[in-house]
Amino acid sequence: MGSVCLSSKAALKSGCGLVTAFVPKCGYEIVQIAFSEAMVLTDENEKVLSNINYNFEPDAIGIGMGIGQDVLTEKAFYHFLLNNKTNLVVDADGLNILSKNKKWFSLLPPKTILTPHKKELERLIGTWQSEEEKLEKIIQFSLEHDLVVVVKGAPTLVIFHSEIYQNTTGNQALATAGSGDVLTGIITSLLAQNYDPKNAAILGVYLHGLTADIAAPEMSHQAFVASDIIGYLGKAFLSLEN
Ligand SMILES: NC(=O)C1=CN([C@@H]2O[C@H](COP(=O)(O)OP(=O)(O)OC[C@H]3O[C@@H](n4cnc5c(N)ncnc54)[C@H](OP(=O)(O)O)[C@@H]3O)[C@@H](O)[C@H]2O)[C@@H](O)CC1
Ligand SMILES: Nc1ncnc2c1ncn2[C@@H]1O[C@H](COP(=O)(O)OP(=O)(O)O)[C@@H](O)[C@H]1O
Ligand SMILES: [Mg+2]
Repeated sequence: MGSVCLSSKAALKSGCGLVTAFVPKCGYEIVQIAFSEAMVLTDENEKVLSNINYNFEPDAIGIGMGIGQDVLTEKAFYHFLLNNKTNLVVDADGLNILSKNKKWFSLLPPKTILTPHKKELERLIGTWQSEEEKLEKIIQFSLEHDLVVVVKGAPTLVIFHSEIYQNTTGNQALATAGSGDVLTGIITSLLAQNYDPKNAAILGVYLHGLTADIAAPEMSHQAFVASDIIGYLGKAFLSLEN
């Protein structure tokens, strides 16, 4: 449930106006207490997502963080993809479920943003023997399914069709639990603010890393945790204006 709290708070602190977290019943109090600015809708199921249903049209959706891979959730994810037309960011177990159902790639809206770390990427596109082969496979994957792929790492790359952007911010302070969940919240928020998916990914990755570059000299790499990324977003946005 922590990943939902982190990505929801990151989204609201990246400039979008409203955030609704959709969680199983067990998550209602947790999210509402952890972050009262978020609104919370619950699934009818106590423990897992079994029916992703809501009666409003969000401007963007981030899905996958903390959703697990229960068979009920896999089915709910499929029905969600069948009906969804909203700009989408897919992370974490959302990526892992897609990897187990590769036919569902065709259900993703155009320019859906995927945010895999190395292992999630391997599950999506298979293994590679060299950096060149990895890039070729991602470019093919992006062209075939019209996807923006955020290849999380050091440095992170954003790949859209045959364009490759290499991020210039960030450091080892980001190697901490939940930092990818925070990144998904930031990118989803920018997408909701009408940034083109490719630019939402590029700016989100840049800001995410910039928080660590600003914070590390003030608080060490070791003591930096995912909530500090969120805490330093303000300084990161302000430094863009210089
Ligand atoms: N506070 C919370 O609520 C948090 C909730 N979270 C949620 O947890 C869920 C699972 O997310 P996850 O990424 O930990 O698990 P998953 O993708 O199954 O990877 C497991 C195995 O993959 C490998 N591996 C992982 N990274 C790698 C890398 N960079 N490079 C290379 N290998 C790598 C590694 O395999 P190993 O090396 O051990 O064989 C590892 O054991 C997900 O929904 C997420 O949102 C987390 O965000 C944390 C905070
Ligand atoms: N040494 C590093 N330098 C820069 N960024 C890093 C480093 N290690 C990890 N990161 C970043 O931290 C994030 C980790 O994401 P992820 O593995 O999804 O974390 P989680 O699932 O725990 O939220 C990615 O954005 C990755 O680029
Ligand atoms: Mg992750």
